[in-house]
Amino acid sequence: TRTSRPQRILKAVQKNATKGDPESVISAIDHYCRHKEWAMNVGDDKGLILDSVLTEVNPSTALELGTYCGYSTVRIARLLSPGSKLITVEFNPAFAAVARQIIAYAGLQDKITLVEGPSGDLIPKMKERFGIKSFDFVFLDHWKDRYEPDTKLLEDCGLLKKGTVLLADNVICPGTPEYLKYVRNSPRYESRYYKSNLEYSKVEDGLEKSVFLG
Ligand SMILES: O=C(NC/C=C/[C@H]1O[C@@H](Sc2ccncc2)[C@H](O)[C@@H]1O)c1cc([N+](=O)[O-])cc(O)c1O
Ligand SMILES: [Mg+2]
Repeated sequence: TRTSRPQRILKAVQKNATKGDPESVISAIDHYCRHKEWAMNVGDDKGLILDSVLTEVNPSTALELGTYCGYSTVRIARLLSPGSKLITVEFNPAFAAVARQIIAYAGLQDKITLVEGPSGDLIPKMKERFGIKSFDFVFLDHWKDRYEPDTKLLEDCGLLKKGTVLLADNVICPGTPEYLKYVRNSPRYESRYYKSNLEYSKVEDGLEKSVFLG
């Protein structure tokens, strides 16, 4: 096929959503991915859990690892209070290019900084590049074998503080066994599993919420 799946998702947003209306962008992507072609967005079921955790935390500074098309980026940014910021890290330039257009279509570009490159290289540069002291909220949704090393890296770089909330997608499907073992056994985290289902499917999946205890 000539176009990529992210490009087809962007087209569906441009066709079916209203410019400047994040809710319509979210609905357009969910409708396309449920009825036309599956894509690895956190989706509407797990999205409701993401929304509720975000509303509870109300972060001033948030980090997302793994932008993909920007679905969860828009979901997170639409709930941020004025003046709050979301940094999202994406490795694949083609995905980043689509995400930038979807973020702009939702009108949320002022709240979001999309950084291109691998999380392992970018996390140690967060303080100096973006003047970040620490993150209040981190959404992990990138390569599943990067969740555990990147969490340790965030700790070592002093980017987590007492009360920082980590929310990890796909802890059941595809699964993040090393990460789960780490946050559930470490005395430095208080973890809880939110049971749900894989996006646009009946397969079980869920989110793990882990509070950093300092
Ligand atoms: O594989 C999954 N996600 C990997 C996501 C990866 C995303 O993050 C970067 S990688 C990167 C690397 C380093 N730093 C930043 C980004 C990729 O370019 C992609 O945009 C996945 C798979 C399923 N599934 O059912 O198969 C369901 C899901 O919800 C998933 O999230
Ligand atoms: Mg995911």
